[in-house]
Amino acid sequence: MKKVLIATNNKGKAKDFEVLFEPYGIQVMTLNDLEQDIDVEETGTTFEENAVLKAEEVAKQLGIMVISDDSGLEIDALNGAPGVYSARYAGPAKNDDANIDKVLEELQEVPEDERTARFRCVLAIAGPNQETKTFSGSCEGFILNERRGTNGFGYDPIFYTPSKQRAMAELTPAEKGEISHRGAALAQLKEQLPTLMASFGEVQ
Ligand SMILES: O=c1nc[nH]c2c1ncn2[C@H]1C[C@H](O)[C@@H](COP(=O)(O)OP(=O)(O)OP(=O)(O)O)O1
Ligand SMILES: [Mg+2]
Repeated sequence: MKKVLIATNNKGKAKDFEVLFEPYGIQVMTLNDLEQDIDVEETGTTFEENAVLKAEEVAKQLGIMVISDDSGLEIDALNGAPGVYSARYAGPAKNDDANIDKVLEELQEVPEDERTARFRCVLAIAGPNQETKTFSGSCEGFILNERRGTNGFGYDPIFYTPSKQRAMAELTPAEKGEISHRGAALAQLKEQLPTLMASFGEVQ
C-alpha cells in the first residue's frame, strides 16, 4: 500500500487526512508514527509561509517527500484573529479547550449575523530535488455561542457550517471532508496526485 507522510504532530489533522486519502488507497502516516521527535517552529506570518517551513524542514530531515498542513480560523469580528496564531491563541500550550473559551468570551457581545468566520488550510508538498508547491482551501461558517458535538478537533465544536446545517463537530469525518478547508485544499492537490504519488514510495 502506498503511504504518505503528513508533516504534522496534530492527531486531529491525521484523522481528517486518513479519511481524505482512503479513497486513493493511500495510508497516512504522521510525525507521531516516527521514532524521532520533530517539531518545526512556526515563525512565519502567513499560512503559506508556515506550511512551507514545516514541509521543507521535515522533508530535509527525513530525505523524503512530505505534505504539511498549516491551518486556522479567521473570525471577521476579530479582524481575522486568531488566524495563523489559532493553535496558540490562549497560550503556548496549544489547548483546544482554552482556545475555544477565549473565542467565546471575546464574541460574547457579538450578534449572530456578525459572527462570520472561515477555516483556512494551506498544504505544502516538499521533497528532495523538487520545487515546493502549495495548495489552499477555505470553508465559510459562523461561530456558535456554545459548543456543539464531539467529533473533530480544534475549533470544530463552535464552527457552524451552513452547508450541512450543523456544527463541524457534529459531522462524521467523511461529511467534514466533503466541505472542509482541508478537503478543498486536497482537491487542488489531487489533480497532481498521480505524479506525486509515484514519488511517495514507502516511508521508513
Ligand atoms: O479542521 C479544523 N477544525 C478545527 N480546528 C482547526 C481545523 N484546522 C485547523 N484548526 C485549528 C486548530 C489549531 O488551533 C490551528 C492549527 O494550527 P497548526 O499550526 O496548523 O497545527 P498544529 O500546531 O496543531 O499541528 P502541526 O503544526 O504539527 O500540523 O487551527
Ligand atoms: Mg503548528
